[in-house]
Amino acid sequence: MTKAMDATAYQDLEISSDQPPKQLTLEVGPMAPGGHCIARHEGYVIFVRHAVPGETVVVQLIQPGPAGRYWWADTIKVLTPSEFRRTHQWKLADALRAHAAGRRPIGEASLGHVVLEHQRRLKALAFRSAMTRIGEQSFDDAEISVTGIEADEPAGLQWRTRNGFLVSDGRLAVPVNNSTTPVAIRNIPLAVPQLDKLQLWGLDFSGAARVEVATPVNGRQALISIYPAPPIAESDEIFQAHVGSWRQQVATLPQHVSAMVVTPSRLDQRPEINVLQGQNVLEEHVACPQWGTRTFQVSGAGYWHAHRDGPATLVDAVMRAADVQPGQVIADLYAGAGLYSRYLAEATGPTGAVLSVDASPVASDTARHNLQDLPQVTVLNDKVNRILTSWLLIPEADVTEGGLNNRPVDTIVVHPSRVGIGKTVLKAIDQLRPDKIIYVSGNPVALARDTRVLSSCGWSLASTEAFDLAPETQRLDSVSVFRRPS
Ligand SMILES: C[S@@+](CC[C@H](N)C(=O)[O-])C[C@H]1O[C@@H](n2cnc3c(N)ncnc32)[C@H](O)[C@@H]1O
Repeated sequence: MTKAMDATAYQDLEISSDQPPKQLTLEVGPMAPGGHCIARHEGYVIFVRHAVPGETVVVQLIQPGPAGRYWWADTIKVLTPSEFRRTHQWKLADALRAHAAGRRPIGEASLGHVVLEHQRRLKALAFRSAMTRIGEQSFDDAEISVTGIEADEPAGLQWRTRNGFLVSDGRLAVPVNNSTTPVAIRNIPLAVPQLDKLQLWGLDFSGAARVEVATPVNGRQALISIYPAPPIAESDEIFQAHVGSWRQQVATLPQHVSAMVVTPSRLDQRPEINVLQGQNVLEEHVACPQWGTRTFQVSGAGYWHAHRDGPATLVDAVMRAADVQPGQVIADLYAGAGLYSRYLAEATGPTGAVLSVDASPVASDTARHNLQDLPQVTVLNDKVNRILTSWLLIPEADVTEGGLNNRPVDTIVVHPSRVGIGKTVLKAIDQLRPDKIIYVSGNPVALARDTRVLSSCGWSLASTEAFDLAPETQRLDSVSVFRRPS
């Protein structure tokens, strides 16, 4: 049995908050969905980073988890290496080299020490474990495999078109693992080469809390979004002074690079945007061999996929799962810029209907732009729970008035953020009685929690496809189909 770790438990490990971290030799077990291997020491659970299941490693305890029930630890030495271990491709993220140099690794590329094929095996096992333990599903060994993107072989680098940074002494930085301490960097091996070409590393972003850089692989466009640190946004005079200095910095970049300052707001509010150079939107081309190539306008302040081939991969999986018939009514919930809505609407045709729902005003603005030529689409800007409540209360009303024109919804596509959907919204989806639910997920644990709720409402998991759209990291994307028993 695993003991709960309280203050006395720390004494058992011979450490306390005012003692230096202790080193332990551990044999590590399976990998959890977060990318840490699970190990045990005298009944306590230790989540070990940068190990491979089956290895014996020396770890350094880093910090206790919430309520002190477990510990986080970094691998600092490998005593019996796995056959699947390789030298980490990103020195700053390599726990072994970091600790040898007397520093902590950055929190990126947590699986960079594992060969790519085995990363995918470990992700499949972690997915299955979450869906079994939390989702209460049962799987055969063969049922879950993770499909990678061919262009990522064999290194798993240069795929990320969306990169976020902290700022340290004005320079772009990333946080140390399990911490907010920033470390300035001069390249991101996971990023598409377009990022490095911008050479942003020498620019001064002083006054920014974070900076996000979007570098689509098609065309030469790039968009830098600067989020001011809270004290700066509070005083107009200081804010304007910083806007002036950021404008001078980005003026040194080529004209095809856009830049803007975004004052953060709640998801359902429109953020204040000051364009410094160029524009506040980008174009992304999505090329699906079976479903066609389409162009999407994407806001720098709205969601878009990080992997350059993520949109095409997920559209293909959603379209195969949806098997749309002309005239069907489809709800695309958490629809962002309307990526799935576009392909679903083309398939259902003018006699069908697609309801494209997102809470973010900037996402809905771009969705309206991207879907303007498809009269069968209605873009609805509100939280999913409010939209569903309205559909259930006044189904007879027009779609623009909060209803469904009395038409039943055939298929519901959901793609929530990493927190998942939750019971209230899932129960409302269930009450709409669609034939199937297609669930796109970037977080197996949240998917597993939601799967358990859907099962309790009588839905069964018909199929799951898993995709490695974030090599070198613990992240796993999946598309699952739920059906109501007939
Ligand atoms: C993971 S993104 C998916 C976007 C889109 N399906 C795509 O593939 O490009 C999740 C989206 O959910 C939206 N969102 C988050 N919480 C929401 C809520 N409660 N109601 C409606 N939309 C929400 C976000 O604005 C974001 O656009």
